[in-house]
Amino acid sequence: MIERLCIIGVGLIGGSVARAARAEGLCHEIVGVDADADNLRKASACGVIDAGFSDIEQGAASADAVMIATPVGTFDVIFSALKSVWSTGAVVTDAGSTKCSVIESAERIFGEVPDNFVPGHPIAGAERSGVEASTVDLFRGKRVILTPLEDTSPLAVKRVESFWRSIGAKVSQMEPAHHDEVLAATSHLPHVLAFALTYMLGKKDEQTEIFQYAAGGFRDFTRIASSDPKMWLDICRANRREIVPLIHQFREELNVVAGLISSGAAEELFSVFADARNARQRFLDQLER
Ligand SMILES: NC(=O)c1ccc[n+]([C@@H]2O[C@H](COP(=O)([O-])OP(=O)(O)OC[C@H]3O[C@@H](n4cnc5c(N)ncnc54)[C@H](O)[C@@H]3O)[C@@H](O)[C@H]2O)c1
Ligand SMILES: O=C(O)C(=O)C[C@]1(C(=O)O)C=C[C@@H](O)C=C1
Repeated sequence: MIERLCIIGVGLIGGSVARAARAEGLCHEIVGVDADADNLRKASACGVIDAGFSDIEQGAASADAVMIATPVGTFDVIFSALKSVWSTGAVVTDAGSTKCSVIESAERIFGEVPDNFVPGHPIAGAERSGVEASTVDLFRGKRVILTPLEDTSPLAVKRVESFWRSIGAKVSQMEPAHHDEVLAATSHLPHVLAFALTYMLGKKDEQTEIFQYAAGGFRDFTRIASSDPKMWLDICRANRREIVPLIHQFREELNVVAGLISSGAAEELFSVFADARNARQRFLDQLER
């Protein structure tokens, strides 16, 4: 049982962690820290947290478990504030979408990554932000990847793993660099593409009102372009090493498809579309396992 869980960043992810932890009875007390006073007030008002703080030191003091759920570009600030109240008896974890940048940030601030910090990433979310978007079952049946280092305390890893399992997630472990490579392909690149396409069509729409005639296809493809620009700016900056080569690779693939379309190479084009459809089916089949 956790005595005092401190969630730093009570937004979509932090709020959902709090709701699920409460529903499963995992903590005696849940406190929240958030830079946005309005969001903090809402989190208290709807009972997601028992108490709210604008100050990290105050909120994290005497917590035996801490979850950092702020954009990855804030981690230097967060770790610096946590340093003065860091307790070796507590377990600290995070939900950041990139893992090498978070680990590098901990190294920068502490000199070396504290052995009671367990880097983590729930592979679940939405295009909405803030505590109002949080739900009790966001992580149920979803994956969580932990990227512990050689020196990370096995007991701390076990506690974080057991926490996520208790709220219904499937936990696995990965090397941080491998995590960033994999997520760049399946999460970061699709977001960049959705933003770029919507940006391009947004400019066209001003002249031709094309959005008036857009329906399910456009809506499905671009849902994630409604995501928080600040969060995605931070992710792109943190994982540029993996994202940029993928953008170049994608551009080459687009050139191939453009060539096939313009030359009327029906068989080859059909085969690209059929292979893509099969690949997506393999992804859907995996979701059911
Ligand atoms: N949205 C997703 O789908 C998703 C999925 C998995 C992981 N993540 C990661 O989880 C983290 C949180 O994402 P989210 O979607 O919950 O974002 P969110 O915007 O809903 O919540 C983040 C909260 O952090 C607060 N915050 C920002 N800077 C702060 C600071 N310096 N000190 C204190 N509070 C601060 C904001 O006010 C906000 O309430 C990010 O690192 C993100 O990359 C997001
Ligand atoms: O479902 C969504 O809207 C998401 O963007 C969730 C999503 C993703 O699948 O790309 C976004 C960022 C994360 O770090 C993990 C999950």
